[in-house]
Amino acid sequence: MENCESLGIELILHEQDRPAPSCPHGPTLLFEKACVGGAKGRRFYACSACRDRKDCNFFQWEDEKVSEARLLAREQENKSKMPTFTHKEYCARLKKFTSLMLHEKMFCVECELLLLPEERLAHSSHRLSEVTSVQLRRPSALLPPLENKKSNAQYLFTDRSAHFLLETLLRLGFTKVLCVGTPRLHELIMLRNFETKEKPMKSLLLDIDIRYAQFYGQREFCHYNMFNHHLFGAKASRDVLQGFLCESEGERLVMVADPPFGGLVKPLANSFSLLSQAWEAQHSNGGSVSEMPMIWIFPYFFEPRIVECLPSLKMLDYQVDYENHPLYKHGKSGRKQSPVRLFTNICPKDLVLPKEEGYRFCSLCQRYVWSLNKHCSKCNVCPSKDGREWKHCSICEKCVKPSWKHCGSCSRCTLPDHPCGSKTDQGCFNCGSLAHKRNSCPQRERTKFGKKGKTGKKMGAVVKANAIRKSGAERKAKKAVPKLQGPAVLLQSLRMPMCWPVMVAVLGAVLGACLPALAPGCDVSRNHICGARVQGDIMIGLMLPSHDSVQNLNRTSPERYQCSK
Ligand SMILES: C[S@@+](CC[C@H](N)C(=O)[O-])C[C@H]1O[C@@H](n2cnc3c(N)ncnc32)[C@H](O)[C@@H]1O
Ligand SMILES: [Zn+2]
Ligand SMILES: [Zn+2]
Ligand SMILES: [Zn+2]
Ligand SMILES: [Zn+2]
Ligand SMILES: [Zn+2]
Ligand SMILES: [Zn+2]
Repeated sequence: MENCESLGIELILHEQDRPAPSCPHGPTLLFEKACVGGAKGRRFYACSACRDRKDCNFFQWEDEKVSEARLLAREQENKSKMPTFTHKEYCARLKKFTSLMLHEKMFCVECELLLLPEERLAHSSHRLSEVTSVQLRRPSALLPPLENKKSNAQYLFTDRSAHFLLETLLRLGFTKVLCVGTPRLHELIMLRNFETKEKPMKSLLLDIDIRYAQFYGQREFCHYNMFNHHLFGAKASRDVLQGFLCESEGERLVMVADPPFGGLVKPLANSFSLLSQAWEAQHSNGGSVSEMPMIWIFPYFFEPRIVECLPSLKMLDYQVDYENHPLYKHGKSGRKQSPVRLFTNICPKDLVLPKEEGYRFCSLCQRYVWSLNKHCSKCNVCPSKDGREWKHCSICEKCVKPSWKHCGSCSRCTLPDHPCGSKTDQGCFNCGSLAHKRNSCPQRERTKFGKKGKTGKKMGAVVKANAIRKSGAERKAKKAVPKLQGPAVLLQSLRMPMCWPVMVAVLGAVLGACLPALAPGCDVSRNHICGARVQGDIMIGLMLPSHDSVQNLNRTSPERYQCSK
């Protein structure tokens, strides 16, 4: 352990021999310091949902002996963080609330609570607003979006994206939607059921935002953490979810998930895989069972990681945009386009993207693509990922971003102002061997979630290694960063990727934009930790103030967010 040259932190799944300790957000996740060459680092538990110590500071070494007193204190702390009301109580309140006269229906803006008449006095110094029955059906418009940029910033779909999703699901014949972190889609489905005479669509919202429990019944909302697949409502919630996953005659279910963008791919993939397995368990009747249809909404530069974890998912060109995000907009040009895409196991040719918005069908790729995504006859794909028109390099024999140029010294396409001649692209990032690349490293186990193999063990559930050699430039830059010690450094490195939104927000404030921005041209953000490497999901290495200070670390690898400037 002493000799571990740490390369970052990685998440360990399915390897624990005892249950993980819990924080107020349910079972914690187990992480391990990754060392050069795959040596074992010390493992520790940390919160699955919060990336800011201020929100949840849970930390425990895996091998730590925890005193009775600390366990008791932890239990009390977890209890004290429980919601004021149970979902059952919220439902009883909603029943009373709906029977009130219009002028009695009040919402406390400060407490974000639907008030009963007897509670008015206690909130008399708070800002109250009347709630119409229309507003009661549109909680996402009544509740201010959560703004904790590190944990659960709520970016709500524009009408364009929400309606596209709903209409697509209807066209595909789905009758039940499991809405994971998609309150606005859930709301739209419920509104459609109320407003039209069409056959109703069933919808169940799973979200960590307990405020929604005030508006929905127990069969419509479950308090859920998608990073550890934890249902807060215990058995009653499990029964609701189990029942929802069961399709009766003529019913077809689909899951639509829109996790917070800073979230780790691996635990999300694990939760979605577990949901799919629960769905499959309801449908296996001896024959072959297909996977649960799903749409996972996430930025395009996570594609390699998502596909590594869930190989059946394909990325579509559709650009998802958000009402309360000034930069995640559709139809703008260049870097202003939204980087958020749909990843799905539904056959891409069945997902018709709107022609009037500039999408077209590529008969060679058998999928709908964005207008600037031109088919390359040499690669035989429509290659663009970021919405810009890519160009073919006949030396690299692949299509590359428009801003890249082929460099003879480096024998690859890269940015014109790259550190020419650096040998960072050679060899394996896991073990350091020059004989192979990381993908074929014998020391590396793969991340893949799926059905149980013959042995009963989940296929590739344990993901190890992905350890990465550091380049000289990174080592040098790291020296400039002050060293943290112990748990602080572990939590710090664990949270690094999630710090981007905050860093970007600071920049955004300066630029007059207050929300995080991921510019498609630059795969991470305008002010991302440029050049830092990502081990699996975890950003490792160094923190650099901005893009412009590091122009030399744009070499691509599956672990590194590409930055094309
Ligand atoms: C990017 S927003 C997506 C909202 C969606 N675009 C919509 O309009 O319906 C992320 C959603 O995930 C929820 N969320 C954040 N962290 C979560 C967690 N750990 N478990 C479950 N839901 C979470 C948030 O409350 C929010 O509703
Ligand atoms: Zn926590
Ligand atoms: Zn109040
Ligand atoms: Zn094509
Ligand atoms: Zn090409
Ligand atoms: Zn080239
Ligand atoms: Zn070069």
